[in-house]
Amino acid sequence: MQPTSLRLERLTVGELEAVDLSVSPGDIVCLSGASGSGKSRLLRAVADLEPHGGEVWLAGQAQSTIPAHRWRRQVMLVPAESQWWSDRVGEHFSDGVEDGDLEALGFEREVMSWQVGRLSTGEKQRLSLLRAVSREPRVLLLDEPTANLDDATRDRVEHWLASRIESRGWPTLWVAHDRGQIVRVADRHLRIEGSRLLVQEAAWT
Ligand SMILES: Nc1ncnc2c1ncn2[C@@H]1O[C@H](COP(=O)(O)OP(=O)(O)OP(=O)(O)O)[C@@H](O)[C@H]1O
Repeated sequence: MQPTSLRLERLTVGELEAVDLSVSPGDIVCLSGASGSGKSRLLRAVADLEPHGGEVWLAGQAQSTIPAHRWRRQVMLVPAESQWWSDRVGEHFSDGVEDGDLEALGFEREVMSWQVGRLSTGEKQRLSLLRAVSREPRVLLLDEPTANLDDATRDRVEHWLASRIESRGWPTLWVAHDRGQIVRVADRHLRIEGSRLLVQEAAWT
């Protein structure tokens, strides 16, 4: 599928002033801000999971003209806390999964037969990223995707994500607190301060 841009037009949610933002194919825009500043709500509005004002565009498609479930299939949110609805891991991967991706994230294929209940928090986080990516969306919205991982695993997941985003050309919004991570992955860095979304001059500021 042809890579496309994501555009937020006068988007309002919660206390946040209207946001205008374009994200080009393959670009990673990091969002930071204090706890409770509205980062997750902004992602949820872009995914059409929360009432909001304004419009979101994916190429020529307006969010308001598309049924929410179809929009979310293309504009894929990976929340900070993953959701699981069946007993076994493999039942959540109806689109299949590549051995190379499992290996890159530190798993063997056997993980597909595991009970979800035995997964650690970090395993859940890595598998929920893999599940989202395996569905081949057109846009990724990542809410603190490496928050529960040790440094070595974080580096591995970060590298895997960034190269997949680049190769597929997915415009990506990535909520991050870690300055080092923002420096490593961001093409742009926006920070929520009060009710405003401010552009940080350099990705590392
Ligand atoms: N549906 C809702 N209606 C009203 N207020 C909400 C709703 N959902 C969240 N909030 C509030 O909006 C604010 C922003 O929440 P949000 O989850 O976006 O914060 P955040 O920046 O992601 O924080 P954190 O870094 O702690 O995850 C919080 O004060 C939260 O309590």
